[in-house]
Amino acid sequence: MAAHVSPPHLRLSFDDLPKTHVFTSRLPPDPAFPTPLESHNAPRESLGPRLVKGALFTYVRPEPAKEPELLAVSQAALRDIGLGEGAEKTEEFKDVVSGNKILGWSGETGEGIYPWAQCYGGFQFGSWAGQLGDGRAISLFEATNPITNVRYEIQLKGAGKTPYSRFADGKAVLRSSIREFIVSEALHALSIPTTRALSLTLLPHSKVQRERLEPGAIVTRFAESWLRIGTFDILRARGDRGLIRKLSTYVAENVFGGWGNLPAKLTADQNGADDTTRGVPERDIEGNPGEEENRFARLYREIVRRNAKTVAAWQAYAFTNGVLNTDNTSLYGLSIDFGPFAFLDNFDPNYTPNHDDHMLRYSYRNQTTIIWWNLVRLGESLAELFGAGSRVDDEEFIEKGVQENNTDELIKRAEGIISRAGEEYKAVFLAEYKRLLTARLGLKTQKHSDFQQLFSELLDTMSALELDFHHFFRKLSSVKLVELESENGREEVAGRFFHREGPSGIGITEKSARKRVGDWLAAWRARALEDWGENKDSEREIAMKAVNPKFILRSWILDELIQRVERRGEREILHRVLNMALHPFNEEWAGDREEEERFCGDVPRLQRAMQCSCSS
Ligand SMILES: Nc1ncnc2c1ncn2[C@@H]1O[C@H](COP(=O)(O)OP(=O)(O)OP(=O)(O)O)[C@@H](O)[C@H]1O
Repeated sequence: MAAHVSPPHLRLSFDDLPKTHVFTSRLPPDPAFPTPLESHNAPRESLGPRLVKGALFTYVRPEPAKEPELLAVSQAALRDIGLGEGAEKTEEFKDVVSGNKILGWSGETGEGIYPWAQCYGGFQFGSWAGQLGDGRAISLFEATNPITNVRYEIQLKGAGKTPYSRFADGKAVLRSSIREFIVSEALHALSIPTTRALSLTLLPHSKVQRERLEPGAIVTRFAESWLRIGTFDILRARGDRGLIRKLSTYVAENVFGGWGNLPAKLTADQNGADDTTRGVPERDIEGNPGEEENRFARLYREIVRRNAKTVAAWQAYAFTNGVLNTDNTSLYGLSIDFGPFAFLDNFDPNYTPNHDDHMLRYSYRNQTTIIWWNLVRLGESLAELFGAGSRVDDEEFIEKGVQENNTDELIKRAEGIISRAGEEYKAVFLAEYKRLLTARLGLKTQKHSDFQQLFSELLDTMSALELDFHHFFRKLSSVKLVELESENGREEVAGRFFHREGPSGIGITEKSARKRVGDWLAAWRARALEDWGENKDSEREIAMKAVNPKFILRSWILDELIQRVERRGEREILHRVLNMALHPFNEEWAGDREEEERFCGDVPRLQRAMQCSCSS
């Protein structure tokens, strides 16, 4: 068999990729270790937990790992970073992803790219938690894919203590690492913005104490940016105005590619959902007196818009993060930090995967509201900058900030910007949510009545009848419209959406359930006919199956996977599940057919809506 050769434009080694460290060269380092050499020459113990002020990161190297075992690599991730198939087979790759090799730095000259951990804070469950930071994550370098030109920050999670480890050990257990590794790639395959995972490495000599003694592991992950709302929170809590300005400028210029890429102020008749105009020159002030928006307002609105789209995708694919603290809310609008996350099984809006979230703060239903709550915290951090309006670049303002004689005006302007951003958040969320649900229902157009008659009614029905959310959409894809012509036909088809044991739910009988789903199918059929016309079932099925996954990375599958890898020493199963997660719309995967059907079939009754703790 011919060996698989990577296309020439993909590189076979990290060393061949264009690498940078823009983050560390643009933002201030921990004053205790201002250069890589000073950090490198310090005993590793001296890089332990403490408060780090006036800085956004500390240079810190990963702890060496003894006999690491590379368990899995995502080929999609490899490609997206700019590496070709086979790159993962080298010793260099294994050394880098296990933290044993620092690429691009010379210990002799002290020049080059040295690893770092970020400083951030956060509001956790609604309360200020103080300094957090990368307590077990260490970034290695930024690599730019030579074809797409997308730059990613490559990071290890579980590679040892940093100044931000607080009372913890800097490690990650295999269980949570498997979960993060696969879900990152699963979300990406569903086109949900997310941080990504390149590889999973087992540390056979690392035993980590959690609820029990567990094996340690490292996930090598990457993202366009690892900055979080919590990064601004800590600066605001410390009153560090200078750094807030510097970080904002960094985000606009180096994360979003320039001030000109940010959204222009909305006109009065725009509802905010349409893609806004961009390209406003950096120093331009937009809007009438009192409502002036400077470049920092545009930056805020960009972050708001990105997060609105991401939450919309979570809601449309029934994904729950489980711990939406501000340190887990990305400035780039990515899904980030995968602790007790889950995809819903049955549609239950009150579901939270987080065993410890008794108030349901982070339940599925609350995600949209909570992300807005987090974005208001960000608004408060940026308020002085966007509240200053046209004075934002005056020397006096830069030096002294708000003065008594202009406080009221500044606050009023800032409040107006946050409030309008809230409207924009709602509009962008709704537009994206409707777009996704419209596609999932196989419709080509949107009608005003769809929201109530199709979306809401479907979700209410699923919830009342305790139907499986994901199976509903996939199964709907292959329903033929002719099957739905008569009431009898519709009630017959309705049975396909029930669990094996039949419909459940308070006060529900088999008959009432069939009637309710049948009625919904009648409304859906009418809309599908309107959009497609007669005899277009096959085309509609193809379109629907391209957006309605057959495979969803459910909690029970992850549990089985973890058991088999950790307890039974299996390895191949990891590759099979990863492959399914990377190609969720396939009909089959050329793996173990029986296993595939089991993973895609009815969720075992006692394993639905599982929860897990935050321990990781
Ligand atoms: N075992 C650990 N050792 C050191 N710090 C930890 C550990 N577990 C969590 N932390 C830190 O506690 C804070 C909150 O933890 P959380 O579980 O939300 O994040 P995480 O999963 O470690 O990180 P990330 O958000 O980067 O995925 C973070 O600052 C994190 O770095």
